[in-house]
Amino acid sequence: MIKYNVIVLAAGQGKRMNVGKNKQFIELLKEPLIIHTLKKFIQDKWCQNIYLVINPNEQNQMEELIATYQWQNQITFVPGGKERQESGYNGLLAISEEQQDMVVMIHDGARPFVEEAHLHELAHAAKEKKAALIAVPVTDTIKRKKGDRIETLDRSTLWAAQTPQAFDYQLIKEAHEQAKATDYLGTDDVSLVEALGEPVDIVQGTYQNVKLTTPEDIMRAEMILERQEEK
Ligand SMILES: Nc1ccn([C@@H]2O[C@H](COP(=O)(O)OP(=O)(O)OP(=O)(O)O)[C@@H](O)[C@H]2O)c(=O)n1
Ligand SMILES: C[C@](O)(CO)[C@H](O)COP(=O)(O)O
Repeated sequence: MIKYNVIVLAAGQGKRMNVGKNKQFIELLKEPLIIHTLKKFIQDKWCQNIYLVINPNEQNQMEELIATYQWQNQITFVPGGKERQESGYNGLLAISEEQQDMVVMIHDGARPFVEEAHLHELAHAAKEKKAALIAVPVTDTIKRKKGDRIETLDRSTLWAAQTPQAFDYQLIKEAHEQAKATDYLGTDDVSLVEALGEPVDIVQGTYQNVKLTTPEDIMRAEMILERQEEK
């Protein structure tokens, strides 16, 4: 067993979802999205602590929700920042020194379908290689546009990045600090390790581990949940 801590990012606004509230509170088959995501880690014996990064204006709402599941002892609330990257860094700073020897995962609160087997594979990869992510091979033919010409990229080398992404604590903290110092804003956390010139391992996940980003994703997510509940 590889023990790990997880930072779950839930402090965004969900602008692309366009439902007038943070998408973490959208109900999927009667339970909020963030609850579906947290369950994956609450149920995993390898997961030691959950750091839930939230918008401070939503703290009461989030605390009340978590209290109904009686998970208060397993979850530490952390205030989020303006950008996803800042929220991740705040999560890292909330991890006490005694906990820093453990692998740390960073996960989108809006990705509720990660599988336990992949969490374990990822924890092993991060322990061994210091940085790893779950990703899937790209299935589309990808073009790069350069002026009035386009080129076709070699699909066999392309991966779609997902979360969780998992790290040695000191490495990801250093990567965030360098990104801050150089004003680099990435769309994920492994890109900050890439910028340090360090290697990153890929654990192949599933196409089902989607992030709910736009309204079309809600119906797809409910279909996945229904299928899982039938099993
Ligand atoms: N300042 C931010 C921005 C994002 N997130 C979290 O990072 C995850 C992935 O980001 P994204 O899908 O972009 O979520 P939002 O920022 O909420 O969506 P949008 O970009 O459409 O506003 C989400 O779980 C979101 O809550 C965060 O914790 N803090
Ligand atoms: C971290 C991430 O979920 C990996 O796919 C993603 O990069 C988040 O940002 P996005 O702007 O929604 O792609």
